[in-house]
Amino acid sequence: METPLVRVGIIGVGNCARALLEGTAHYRSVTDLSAGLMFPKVGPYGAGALEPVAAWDVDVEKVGKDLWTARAAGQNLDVGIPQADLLPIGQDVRVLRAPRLDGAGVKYQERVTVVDDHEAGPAADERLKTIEQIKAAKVDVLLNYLPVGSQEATEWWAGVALEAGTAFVNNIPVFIARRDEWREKFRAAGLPLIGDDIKSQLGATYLHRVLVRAFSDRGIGLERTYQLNVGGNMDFYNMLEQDRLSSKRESKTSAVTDAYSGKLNDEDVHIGPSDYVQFLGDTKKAFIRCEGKGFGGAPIEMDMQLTVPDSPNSAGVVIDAARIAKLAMDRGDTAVDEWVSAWLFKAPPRAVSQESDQVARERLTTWMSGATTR
Ligand SMILES: O=P(O)(O)OC[C@H]1O[C@@H](O)[C@H](O)[C@@H](O)[C@@H]1O
Repeated sequence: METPLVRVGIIGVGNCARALLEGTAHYRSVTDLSAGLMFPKVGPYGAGALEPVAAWDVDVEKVGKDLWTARAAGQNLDVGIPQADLLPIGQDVRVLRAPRLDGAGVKYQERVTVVDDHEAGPAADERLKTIEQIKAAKVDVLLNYLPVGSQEATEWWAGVALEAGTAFVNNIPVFIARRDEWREKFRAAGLPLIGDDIKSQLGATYLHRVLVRAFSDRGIGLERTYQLNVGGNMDFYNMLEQDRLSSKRESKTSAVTDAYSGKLNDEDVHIGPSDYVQFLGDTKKAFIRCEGKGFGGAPIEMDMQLTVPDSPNSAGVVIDAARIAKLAMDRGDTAVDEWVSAWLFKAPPRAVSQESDQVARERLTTWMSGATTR
């Protein structure tokens, strides 16, 4: 019997895309299909189900190369997935030139040479050409991995996804899935829209939400909290450009404050990317502090430090988002995308972002088990 696949198009072949490709190759070669995964199976789709069929970038080191080669090109780093037993995937996919828009920031261009787009032609032609590329490759799900702060480019790609008839998974911190107008358009087209901004598998945001909820649940008044993040990949380098960060800060901060049932003053919450430390490579470190008052007003303090491989920690989430998007299309039932977004992303639609992660997970697994028992 043929293994069912989810045909994905990758917008931005950076470290997160690398981790997703290598992780998929890993799960295609091992027999233990439970380690490192939240859902070994999503409907009929196993952990090796993602099939890259199209990819776009603007880096001269990547455009024109086959996807497997491009995943390790340019500024991409070793993301910590053992290479020995990996069978290459995406070798027959050539990385296409993406339109430039606002994807490449100042910091990005200090490190990356952007392809010359003198052949690009008028914007309307570019759009049509891209829609044709997506249709020709029979993409089911488009995965947005543009650099932080790419508002215009993300909106462009979301519009293209709608016209080409694919699901859209917005992994980056600009608001699309959170916005009613976009959700309505995707809902009307019967396509899943999932996002915004990856909540890593065991990442800073997930843990911080669990911690502040523990304060709420156990009756401890949270008075002040911070989350400082450092890392050494291109994402952290791009984030040195402060004016690309406003939606990122909003996304990260609301993910945590929405999980706390009490009131927190703005000046008592500090959450965001904090610095670039080159030698950390793809390792990310998060420092989380919560201060509060317990029984009888007695003080409680908590300091936590987390060290994780940044890109695989995001790929472990995207592998689920993409498979669930495809299952929702198979079933013609895209209403689940809000719960997927709440469980897997930092900035889901407001209506669900104040629900606990456990509620979101339960809603999602109930929906998924309905799908698998059909
Ligand atoms: O660990 P978190 O809070 O879930 O964040 C995951 C990732 O989210 C992205 O928005 C950031 O740009 C990354 O730096 C970060 O690692």
